[in-house]
Amino acid sequence: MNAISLPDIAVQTQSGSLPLDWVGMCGIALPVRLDGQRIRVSADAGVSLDDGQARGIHMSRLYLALEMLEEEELSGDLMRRLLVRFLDSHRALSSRASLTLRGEALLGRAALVSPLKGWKAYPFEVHASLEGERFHVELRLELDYSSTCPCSAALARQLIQQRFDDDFRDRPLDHERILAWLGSQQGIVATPHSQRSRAHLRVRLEQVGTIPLRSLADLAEQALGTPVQTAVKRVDEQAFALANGQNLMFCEDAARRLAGALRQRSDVHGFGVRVVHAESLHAHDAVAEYRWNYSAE
Ligand SMILES: Nc1nc2c(ncn2[C@@H]2O[C@H](COP(=O)(O)OP(=O)(O)OP(=O)(O)O)[C@@H](O)[C@H]2O)c(=O)[nH]1
Repeated sequence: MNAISLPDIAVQTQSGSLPLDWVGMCGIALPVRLDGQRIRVSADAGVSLDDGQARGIHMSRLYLALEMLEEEELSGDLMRRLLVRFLDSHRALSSRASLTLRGEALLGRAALVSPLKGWKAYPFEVHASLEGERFHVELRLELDYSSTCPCSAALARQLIQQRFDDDFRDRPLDHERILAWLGSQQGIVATPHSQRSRAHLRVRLEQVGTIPLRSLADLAEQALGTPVQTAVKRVDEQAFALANGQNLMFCEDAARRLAGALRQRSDVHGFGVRVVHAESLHAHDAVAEYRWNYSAE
């Protein structure tokens, strides 16, 4: 068969000159290794097109370079080498490269009391960019927790006090009767509202080591105190009720706790926190944000 030369449109020049900020591919399905697991991610990979007369970039070169991610544990160093390869394959065309990986990590979580365990999914995004010597890695992570409204808890306690006053004002305080009253719905007349809440963390990483997804999730859940559970028996549910009762929080409290915990980490040089309490009192959410050394892109 005769060799036929295939037309290569990308190397054509175009009339006029207009550089482009970013050109690449979005939504590429890929396996990566993260926290020892093989995870399916969706990747956005691209470069700037600085040469305003060049018709296009070479998509296939970016795509093929992504195979570097398959076997090695995901790290800042690996992403940096990959972005260097993006730029090496686009000499004279591009000066900036970026890669975003989106996926869901599964982490095993033990029950509060019983010997059971289960899995929790943590949506994450790792974003890396390179321009000259400027290399940035950012980890974005979402996690769910329970928050009980402190105001609602105080109002509920007041109703219980009032009911106690009504029921026992003219009676002798009998231990058995009070014990039964405390265990009844007529006694404990009100409960505070609580909600499933979500923390969105955006963390700029200092080092180029492995991506600290697990340790960040652990830190955030510890700071929040009442992460949502996996396997739950009644004994676990009771422990969860106690944990919530001792961990009342507004969205402002949750944002401050996360901020305090993240400020302690030496591998974090900037972060943004957004917490969303999907209120059961309202049809709208209560939201708080905090940024440290971080400007949202
Ligand atoms: N630049 C560009 N390429 C596109 C686009 N949509 C599809 N492609 C295709 O991506 C394919 C790969 O492009 P290249 O990397 O230039 O392929 P190639 O010329 O065989 O590879 P090299 O020899 O390394 O340049 C081509 O077949 C393009 O048609 C687009 O919007 N822009």
